[in-house]
Amino acid sequence: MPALSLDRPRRSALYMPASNPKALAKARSLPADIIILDLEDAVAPDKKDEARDAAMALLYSGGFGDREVAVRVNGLDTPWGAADLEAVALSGADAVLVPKVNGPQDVLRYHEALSHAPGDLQLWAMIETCASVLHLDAIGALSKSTRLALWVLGLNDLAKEMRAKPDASRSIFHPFMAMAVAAARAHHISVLDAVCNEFRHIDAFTTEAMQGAAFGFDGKSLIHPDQIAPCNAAFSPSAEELAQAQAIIEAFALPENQDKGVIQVGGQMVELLHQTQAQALLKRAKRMGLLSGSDEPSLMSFS
Ligand SMILES: CC(C)(COP(=O)(O)OP(=O)(O)OC[C@H]1O[C@@H](n2cnc3c(N)ncnc32)[C@H](O)[C@@H]1OP(=O)(O)O)[C@@H](O)C(=O)NCCC(=O)NCCSC(=O)C[C@H](O)C(=O)O
Ligand SMILES: [Mg+2]
Repeated sequence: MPALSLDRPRRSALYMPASNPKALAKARSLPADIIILDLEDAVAPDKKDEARDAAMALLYSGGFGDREVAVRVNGLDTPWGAADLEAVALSGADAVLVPKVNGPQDVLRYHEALSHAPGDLQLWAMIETCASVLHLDAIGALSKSTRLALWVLGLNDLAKEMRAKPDASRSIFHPFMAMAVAAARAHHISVLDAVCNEFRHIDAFTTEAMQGAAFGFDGKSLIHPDQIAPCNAAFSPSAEELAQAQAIIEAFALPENQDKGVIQVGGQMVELLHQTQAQALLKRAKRMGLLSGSDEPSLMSFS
């Protein structure tokens, strides 16, 4: 199975329709943590073969730096799915993102179809059908025995299937968002929030991205380059959060607190679990390049 890569920053995942050469030309320069080359819903049926060829040519030429590159394939039950999987398996992509899985049996089917792919190719799944949200635990449990390493919420498809009419608050989806994060954490996989279709309204996007970060998502899927910077900011620890984490670690390190399980920091109760949380936050911040690599993190670069 692919090595766990939970620690790597996965704040922003930009979809690029593989049928759009102007978009693909930006894959090596845009500051997204993940690029998703889309062969599925962003590509018209008569452009599917052309788009697959363009995605493969891009992948073969490499040069993506630290970015992870995934390819969203068409479903195995479509005329293009098998050829897409076959091509991506040998392309050097970091991950195959599979759409519209309904339950563990679908994930197993994709996993088996990738049996000849290199060991480090990850399987990522869209959670965007009603059946999939009802089977989150069973799907997540496959992370132990398959390539499954991440899932992405697809709220456009979910709204369509539910016949829901979501508003900007996304309150209709809150139970599913919380369950998607909890199930991902329980099974040690990464979890990305859904796209925001309002790509011309960056304030609305920023509010939604901050909501996703508050739910605990690792990052958010995106449809436009203008969404990348606010997304990276929303899913990075703030200067205040970093300072608070450092204060907690320093407080527990004081001689008088060595044998304590609970102390106060800045007028708030802090337990050992908060120390663990603070250490994890600083580790994530280092991976994002927000702190120096020394043992004693400096906030200089963030202020
Ligand atoms: C939404 C868009 C169709 C808007 O396109 P456009 O009107 O061309 O935008 P701009 O004029 O502002 O574009 C400016 C330049 O930026 C490039 N661009 C635009 N989008 C992208 C992108 N995603 N990646 C890279 N580059 C991009 C344009 O080409 C312009 O370049 P230039 O001319 O050189 O200046 C468009 O943004 C778009 O197609 N977005 C992606 C749509 C997509 O991939 N959809 C599928 C994924 S979403 C989904 O399926 C969710 C899920 O499954 C669910 O169910 O919810
Ligand atoms: Mg979808």
